[in-house]
Amino acid sequence: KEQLAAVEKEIFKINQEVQWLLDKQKTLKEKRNQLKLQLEQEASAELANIDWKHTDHPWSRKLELTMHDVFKLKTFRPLQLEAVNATLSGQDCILIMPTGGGKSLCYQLPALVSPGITLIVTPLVSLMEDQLMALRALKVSAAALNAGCSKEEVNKVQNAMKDKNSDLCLLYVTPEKLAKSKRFMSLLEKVYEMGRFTRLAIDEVHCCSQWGHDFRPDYKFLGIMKRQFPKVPILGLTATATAKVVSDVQKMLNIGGCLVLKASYNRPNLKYEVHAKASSQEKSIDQLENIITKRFFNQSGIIYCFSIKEAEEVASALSERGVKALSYHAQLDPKSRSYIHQSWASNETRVVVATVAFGMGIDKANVRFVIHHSLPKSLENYYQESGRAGRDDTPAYCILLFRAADVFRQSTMVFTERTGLENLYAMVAYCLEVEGCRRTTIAHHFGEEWDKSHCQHMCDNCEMDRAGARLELTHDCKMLYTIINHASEMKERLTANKLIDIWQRKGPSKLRPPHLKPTNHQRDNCELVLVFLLVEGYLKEEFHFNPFTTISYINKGPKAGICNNSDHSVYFCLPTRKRKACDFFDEVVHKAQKNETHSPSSCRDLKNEESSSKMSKLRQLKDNPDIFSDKNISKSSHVSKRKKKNTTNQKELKTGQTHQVNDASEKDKILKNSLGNSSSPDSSTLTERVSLVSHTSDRKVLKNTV
Ligand SMILES: Nc1ncnc2c1ncn2[C@@H]1O[C@H](COP(=O)(O)OP(=O)(O)OP(=O)(O)O)[C@@H](O)[C@H]1O
Repeated sequence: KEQLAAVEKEIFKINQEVQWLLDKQKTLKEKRNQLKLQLEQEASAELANIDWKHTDHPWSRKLELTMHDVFKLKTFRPLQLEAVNATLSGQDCILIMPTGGGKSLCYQLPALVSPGITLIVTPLVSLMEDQLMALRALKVSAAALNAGCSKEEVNKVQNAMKDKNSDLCLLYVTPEKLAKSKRFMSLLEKVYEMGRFTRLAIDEVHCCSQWGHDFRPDYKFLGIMKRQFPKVPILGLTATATAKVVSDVQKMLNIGGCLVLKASYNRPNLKYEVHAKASSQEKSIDQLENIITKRFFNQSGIIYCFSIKEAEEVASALSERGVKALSYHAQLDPKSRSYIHQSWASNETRVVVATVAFGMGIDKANVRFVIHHSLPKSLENYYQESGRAGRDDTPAYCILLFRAADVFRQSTMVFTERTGLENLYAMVAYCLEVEGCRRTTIAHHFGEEWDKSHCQHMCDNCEMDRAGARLELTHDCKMLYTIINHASEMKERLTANKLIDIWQRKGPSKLRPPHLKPTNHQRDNCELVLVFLLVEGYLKEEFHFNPFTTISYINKGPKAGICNNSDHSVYFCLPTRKRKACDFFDEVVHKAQKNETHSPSSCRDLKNEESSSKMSKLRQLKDNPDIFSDKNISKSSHVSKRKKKNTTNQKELKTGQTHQVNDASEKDKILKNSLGNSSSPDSSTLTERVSLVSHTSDRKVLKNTV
């Protein structure tokens, strides 16, 4: 027994030592990965320090000629020359450039300048076809291999790949083609041995990463390309990738430490706005009609919807109201798709009401507005979809209609993705932002430093001198926990709707905790508060399946513990009154559309003109509806009403009566607008807060104006 005890003791000691060593090994492994990453980042940074813009390379002269003669372009856009020189130098490179920035030229031009074949991996066949059409119009020899190709076409392309005398220089394939066709891979090896496999371009390269918003399993296969074809430089292209995604892509493609060229995410000609979406589909279509007919009369645009059904309903409702709109989605046959595409491209159809299936490869220059009728699943998606507006560099609008209920439609779809909920909540946080610059939110999301002053009033929050009301939610949060605990005791799960019902003392009485006072918040604000608490981690969604659908239930979130600390408070910034500081943008768009001499050709002109006329425009102070107040929505886009209001305000200014919200009753009105008819003790504190915030901001407006 003694011996056994001694052995046990020794084993215990060894186990402890093993555990200690395992912990140490884990720490060291983490450190090793960190150091590797750091080295790679330093290598990337060193490469980025090289001046890639030189024009004295052996290929520079041919490059210039090809650009002028074949592509009929005069100058490079930012980072194009850098990317072209880097890939022609044999450098692996990831190029991050906004939608419409001109990424295609960065592999098309080198393909014509150097011998051999550039292989382009593209996720969609329609994208390939668009590019092939454009290249053939320029008399460039290009081909595609996809499931739709006939045997003869495949043979012809494969022979051309091996033929030294063939002028085929660009070959488009889907990732599936590489991953699934051993025959094609063996052909590529032959072409490589012949020295004719010159470059690999990977479009939408963020699809390689599981951290990205659009992971495609077949992109994983591309990891072997560097190993199989070490001398072939890789050029990865994307419009959106966070630092984490870039690093993951480098790892996946075995090009760690490669050159990363990143253009600014800022599209200065795009104006970002978030509006409250009306509560019913019919009202939200009124809203769309209002925006399209009053603000974008006869202009071209896209409306993005959540589902095929929604896209079809919205398109037909708009058509009934006289807007030339067609719906576009993945279930349409290729003929219908092509018809819609062409009809829209020729401005016959004004609005395409689409699901996310519409967009990749769309190269229409004069898209003046992109409206999201439903919440996109991530900021990456939003940036990409809204970025289809204003490719001609003249002003265009990106408008998002937000309603908290839409969050749950998306969350039940994306929760299975690795970072689905995280990405969705970042999108929701963008919508909930009432004071901060929207450009700043986008830039920070993509890891870009951004000075809010560069926004130049090109987002609704910067444009308005908006004061948010800081609403303390600590008590509300605890009330919600009480409801959730009570339901849990009754073995019930609560959806967001049910939770709000009980919070408002509606719904089945057995689920209402005794002594629970109903909330004073209006339904819309309850939804907003709930979504805010989700985004902040005070609540969380849990997903369960039934035979027909997935249901999101609300539970206490990871921050539930700290909420009970007496010194912890939860604040939410609700929008109160906002004032439009300058309406110049609307005017410029309107004039550009009418081809008046005043129309700026670029956003730079816009900024210059803006500053010169700022003083006069600032005098046009006007009230603007709360973004989260449905009642005011139709007013917001009603030009004549706004003009009327304008005149009144100008009159007020002349007579020295500024429209300053410094009167307690007015503030109470604002507060009630935002929160419902509140008479709880909490609301008085809130009134004080609103008054403080509004007062400061009004003084700011007044100062500017004077
Ligand atoms: N240097 C340039 N000068 C003028 N126009 C250019 C230049 N480079 C590209 N373009 C034009 O810009 C438009 C957008 O280019 P392209 O389709 O390559 O953008 P992209 O970055 O690939 O966009 P997306 O991410 O939407 O695919 C095209 O019409 C193209 O002809």
